[in-house]
Amino acid sequence: MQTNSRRAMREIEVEQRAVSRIYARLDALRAHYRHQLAKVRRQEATGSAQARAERDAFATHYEDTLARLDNVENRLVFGRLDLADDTRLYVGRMGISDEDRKPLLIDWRAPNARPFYQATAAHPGEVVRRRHITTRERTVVDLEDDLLNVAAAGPELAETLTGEGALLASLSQARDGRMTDIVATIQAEQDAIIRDQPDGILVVQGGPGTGKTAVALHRAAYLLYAHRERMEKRGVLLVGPSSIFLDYIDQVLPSLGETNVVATTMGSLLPGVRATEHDELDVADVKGSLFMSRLAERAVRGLQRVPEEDRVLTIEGTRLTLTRAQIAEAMERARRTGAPHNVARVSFVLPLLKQLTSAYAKARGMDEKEDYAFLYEDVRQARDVRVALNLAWMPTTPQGLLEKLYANRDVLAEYGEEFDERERELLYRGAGSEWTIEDIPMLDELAELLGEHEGAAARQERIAAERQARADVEFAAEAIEGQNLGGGIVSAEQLAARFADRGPRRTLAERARADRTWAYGHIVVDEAQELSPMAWRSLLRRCPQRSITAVGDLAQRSTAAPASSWRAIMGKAGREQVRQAALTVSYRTPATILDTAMRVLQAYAPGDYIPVTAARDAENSLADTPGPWRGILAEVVAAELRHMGPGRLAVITPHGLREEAFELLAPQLGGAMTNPSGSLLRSPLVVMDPTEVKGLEFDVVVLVEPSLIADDAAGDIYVAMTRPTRRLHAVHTGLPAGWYA
Ligand SMILES: Nc1ncnc2c1ncn2[C@@H]1O[C@H](COP(=O)(O)OP(=O)(O)OP(=O)(O)O)[C@@H](O)[C@H]1O
Repeated sequence: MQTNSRRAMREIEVEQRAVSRIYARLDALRAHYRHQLAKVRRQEATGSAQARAERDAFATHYEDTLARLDNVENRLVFGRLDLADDTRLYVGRMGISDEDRKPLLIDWRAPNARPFYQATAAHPGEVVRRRHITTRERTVVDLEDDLLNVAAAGPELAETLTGEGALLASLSQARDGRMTDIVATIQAEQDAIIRDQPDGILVVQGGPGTGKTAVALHRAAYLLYAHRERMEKRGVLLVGPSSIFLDYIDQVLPSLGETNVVATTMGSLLPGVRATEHDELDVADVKGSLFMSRLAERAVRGLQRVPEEDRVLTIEGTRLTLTRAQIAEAMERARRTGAPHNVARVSFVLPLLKQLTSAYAKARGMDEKEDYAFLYEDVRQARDVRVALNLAWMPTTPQGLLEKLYANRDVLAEYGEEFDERERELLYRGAGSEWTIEDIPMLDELAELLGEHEGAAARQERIAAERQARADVEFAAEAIEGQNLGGGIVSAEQLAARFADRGPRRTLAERARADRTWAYGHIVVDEAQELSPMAWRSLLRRCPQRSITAVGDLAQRSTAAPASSWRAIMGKAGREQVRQAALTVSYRTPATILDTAMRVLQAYAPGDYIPVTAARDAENSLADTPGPWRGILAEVVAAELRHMGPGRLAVITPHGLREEAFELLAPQLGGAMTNPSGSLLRSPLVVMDPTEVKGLEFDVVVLVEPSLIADDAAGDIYVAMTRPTRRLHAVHTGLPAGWYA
């Protein structure tokens, strides 16, 4: 024992020296970039516009690099690999080399770091030993070795195994309301998904707590590293279930040194519209169906109408006839351009204005050629002309069109022939209602069919901006040549993007977010089981290259009946090349709770689910207090808070009872509900319903009337029961079926 711990101390000293050397190099790199930045900033603010743009571009590049170097401070080094040929590799958050370019630390995403996650005793490859290094600030506090090839390692090494498993240690930590990265303890089945090739659609099915979110985020970081050229130019889109969830995960990617990720919810996917509320399940079902895209097509087509009769127009007192044939012909030609409705309108309007100008000149006995501009303006501005052209080809916005469509039962019936009367009634809503999250894919569909509703001035501006952007890229390519900036540090497009931000500087993520037509390099979707076929269409549109990772759990779907297969709920995406993978070990929920949750799920929605095994169990993890919840909730919560120690507790109620539960707990526990940072997640106590807790986790969960939740949706009770990392306590007048074995 004595020798053992002395040896362990010696090993810790060895690692401390290695770790300190790496931090020293990190400090030196920081100092170097800080110096470069200061130098660039000192340069004269005069010179040509191009010289200034160039200087700004370098400054931004140095700032980005410095931010990356600052972000990796914590747990910079977490592993060591000893290989059979005596090579020793340190694995960490980023690659760092010494002055002679000799690697000191390899990035966890680099190919030679892979054995750190994949090697096993059965398949050790070249690995003799894998060492987990735990640091606090810059001090090594613990080591843990996996000896994968004992014969090669020699007998004395077997004595250096130390400490509790790094994984179990990290799993049993109290939660602070922020997800952290798992780079130090990624498991082999997770690693295989993280490093999978980028192309096509990868769907990952995994039970609660199997690390789907963690894997999705690490995959985004991996792709940005391994395919930087492609991903950095186009960025990565991350779609999560709610803004609370995005808040929960927002530290993970920056801590992995990645910032070119646009995180959003379906409700915020479309620039300029923000929806936060869901529709009821039956309404959501209709709005998510692919028939909505037909409805959209017909509604847009309905804006293009040949009138019943020829139209007589008065222009400055002169009467002219615009015939149905003229309109029909112009319409046909405009449609043939294939452009979206608002854009094609120009092709419809211009020839008609020309024809009318000729007729107008003739009627007034004027010389068409000589007075064309003046005559044309008369025609273009005439009220009758504007009305006639608009009636035939009405420009509009997605919001304007959808509002009219939903508010008119006759129009719904005319365009929505695939829907029955009940379904059309579910779509009907009065004008002026708020948009829901389920409306977003339809608005997006309409935006695609309608195109920009831009005036002539805006169009000129856009064309000029596009021309400027092309010139910027050319110039940036030259600058890179001239400054010898190549080597993958910065691409012409990146540099050009920085020149282009002549106003306040905007990052790639900000520009992508504001642009509906942005094509991303990769899309990551979390809680993908909630996406409707219409929502999938919106996502596919944003990734024409088809590089998508979707993670989710069919069993956690918020519907009465869980879906039978991924393909069945993915609409058009399901008919494309879809690769499937599974995660089967839950790292969150203790075995006792997980088994109970699975039994309840089977009782309410019997099915053939992929089994999930818990990585650990916790003592005393399941409790229940019978009785009317209003009388006992406050007391139960108070007792649980007392026992919990540091950590976070969630009260999860059926949807309709949340407000009441909140009111009820507020007077006694008001202090605990607020917190200085103002973030809901940092609060030690929250009250939420099952849809709000999707993807989140808490140390303790107090569940109010679980059978009411289960009656609503089997997926919801499964979600609610699997949130705790330590303890689940039900307050009830009757437990749901299956609770006890
Ligand atoms: N390899 C790992 N090492 C350490 N912790 C892990 C690992 N994998 C997952 N975890 C932890 O397990 C918990 C659950 O992970 P995560 O939220 O990613 O699961 P999930 O599958 O998305 O869950 P849900 O289905 O409930 O949304 C998190 O606290 C995460 O940090």
